Amino acid sequence: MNDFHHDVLAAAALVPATRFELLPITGMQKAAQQLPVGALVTVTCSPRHGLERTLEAAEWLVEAGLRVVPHVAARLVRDRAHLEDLLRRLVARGIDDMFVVGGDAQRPLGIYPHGLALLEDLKDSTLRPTRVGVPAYPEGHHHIETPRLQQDLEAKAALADYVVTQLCFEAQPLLEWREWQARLGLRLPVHAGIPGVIKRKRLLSIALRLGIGPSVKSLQRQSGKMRRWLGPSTYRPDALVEDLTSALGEPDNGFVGLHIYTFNQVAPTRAWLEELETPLLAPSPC
Ligand SMILES: NC(=O)C1=CN([C@@H]2O[C@H](COP(=O)(O)OP(=O)(O)OC[C@H]3O[C@@H](n4cnc5c(N)ncnc54)[C@H](O)[C@@H]3O)[C@@H](O)[C@H]2O)C=CC1
Ligand SMILES: Nc1nc(=O)c2c([nH]1)NC[C@@H]1CN(c3ccc(C(=O)N[C@@H](CCC(=O)O)C(=O)O)cc3)CN21
Repeated sequence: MNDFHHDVLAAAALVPATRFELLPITGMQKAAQQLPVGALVTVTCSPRHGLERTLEAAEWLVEAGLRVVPHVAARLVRDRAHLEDLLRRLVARGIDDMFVVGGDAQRPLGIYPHGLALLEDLKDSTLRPTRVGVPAYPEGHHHIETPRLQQDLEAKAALADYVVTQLCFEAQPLLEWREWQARLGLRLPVHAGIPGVIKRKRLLSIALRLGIGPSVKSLQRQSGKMRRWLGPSTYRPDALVEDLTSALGEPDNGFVGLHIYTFNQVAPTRAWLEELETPLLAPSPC
């Protein structure tokens, strides 16, 4: 078990409360323009579109006045020189936060088979961003065994600054996982990953494609025959956020904020946030 090297409150203060995840595909620019200047966005990285697409999108988003966190997939980075090159590129744009994922590529392109290997090289780099985030999976992962994920998370915790949870549709698994991690000694700030406002059909197909865990069943139930006629065709995370409320803003054993998977559907998500009583849209001091 790793001890954590961070003062929790100090680390939490560095992490803005609400993050918006964007996909670097058609529609991203329009989506970004629907956010307030200074909002924090993260940009995904897929084997299909490659690292370059993510970096170009990140650069465009900085120009558009947003605070940007690119996802860097370890399996798409060739070697140390490639890593240093991309870090230099981030420094040049004033990007000081990155999210390190293993990446869904079947085989690593180079020397980094998983996120941990990249984090280890980052540790020694003078170009390391101030903040580095890593993912976690409250409902497990469809290809990776839970003990392995846990072991890696514990090793990563000493090398990272914050954690973001995988897309989840129910509060209970998130809260239980958070409690479990706190008991195991996780001291990093954690962002709760939630879907934004999005067509239920699209959300369901993405969740099934990504192999998102048991809480997708609740989405399926809601998308069932009855709901098709009686319920809204658009998913809104109201119930989820309501159930998470008591844990939000709790750096020790709760969540420092939300990470909203927007799938580039920003306008309805923003409207929803503006209707909430809790000012989740306002960036926290950092
Ligand atoms: N593209 C993106 O923006 C995002 C992608 N993800 C995806 O979630 C998955 C996990 O990523 P990380 O948590 O960073 O994991 P990771 O790459 O750090 O791997 C965790 C552990 O699982 C093993 N592992 C990785 N892929 C595996 C596979 N397909 N089968 C069996 N074992 C495997 C690794 O060797 C390592 O020990 C990846 O597929 C990642 O791409 C998660 C969040 C965002
Ligand atoms: N395992 C895993 N891989 C990921 O890439 C990932 C996660 N989990 N969890 C959270 C988010 C969700 N991600 C997503 C979600 C949807 C698309 C997506 O719709 N991509 C398509 C558009 C639809 C299509 O034509 O297939 C694309 O063109 O990239 C991509 C990444 C990225 N993140």
